[in-house]
Amino acid sequence: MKKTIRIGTRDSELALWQANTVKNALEALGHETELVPVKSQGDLVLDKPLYEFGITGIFTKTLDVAMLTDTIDIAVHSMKDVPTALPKGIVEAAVMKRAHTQDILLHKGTDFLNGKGTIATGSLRRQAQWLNRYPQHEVVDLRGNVNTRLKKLEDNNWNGAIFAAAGLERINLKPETYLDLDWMIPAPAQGAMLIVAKEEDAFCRNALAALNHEESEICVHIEREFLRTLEGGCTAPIGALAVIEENELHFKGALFSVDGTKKLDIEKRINVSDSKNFGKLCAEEILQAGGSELMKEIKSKLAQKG
Ligand SMILES: NCc1[nH]cc(CCC(=O)O)c1CC(=O)O
Repeated sequence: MKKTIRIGTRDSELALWQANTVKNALEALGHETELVPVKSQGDLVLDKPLYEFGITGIFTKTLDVAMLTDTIDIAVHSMKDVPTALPKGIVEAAVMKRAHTQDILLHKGTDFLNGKGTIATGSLRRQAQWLNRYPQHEVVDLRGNVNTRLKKLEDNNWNGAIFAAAGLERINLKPETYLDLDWMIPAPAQGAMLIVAKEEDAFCRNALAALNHEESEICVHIEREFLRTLEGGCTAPIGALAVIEENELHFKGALFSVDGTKKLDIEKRINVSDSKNFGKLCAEEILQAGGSELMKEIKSKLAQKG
């Protein structure tokens, strides 16, 4: 049976690039497709830090609803924006081959690094890690899609702002000069795209299975399992990165206090074939090493703000 696969996407330039990549890949396999751009809550509200919503999934919810009400068949997401628990009836259908995982700093000169400075980011994870490394600096909030954030950086006298390299590369906006933040642990699943489908939709799930990149899938699953085990549904400053080299999986993960003064991290290598549950095991080590306490502290701190 032939059917047109309706691809739901947010309508930012980055989201459209990602959805078009999936569209092209499906068409290359002989499928008929149609793009359906949908506005998400996360894109509409620009005046509040994201964590103040107190919910996860602000970017994905609208598309989940569109899928469950049968306006679209599948949805393409930046995987790091997708909550670790999907709504009932929606499943992960494919993880695309991952792009760059790193965060980078766009700046107007780097002299400030050794003195005072102001950095903009809307991410608690980036804020905490920046302050952990540069306690003398100030971090201000920066919201909006990538294009909006670039414009705000231009219009304000901040020293710099932090972006995912993958996001800028995809829309051809990575400038010539930037600072590679190789010490900063990325968000779980940063640089990866996830395609979701309805659990019952065998046709789409089948079509999408051909797009899955297994190595990327193994890595992001371990990172998200680390996140899920630590967070318990709250947006805490958590970073995780798994990389496969030969048959070895190299994992780095960390939990920070919001102000960056506390850091609990872990770094381990394991054979890929033994890596089942590895994200959970690493998270449990962090929880036992003071992570449970720190998570309580973070939750009460965020509850005060919200
Ligand atoms: N939070 C927004 C978001 N979601 C995905 C990306 C970029 C692509 C990716 O990291 O996978 C970005 C922009 C950024 O973090 O700078």
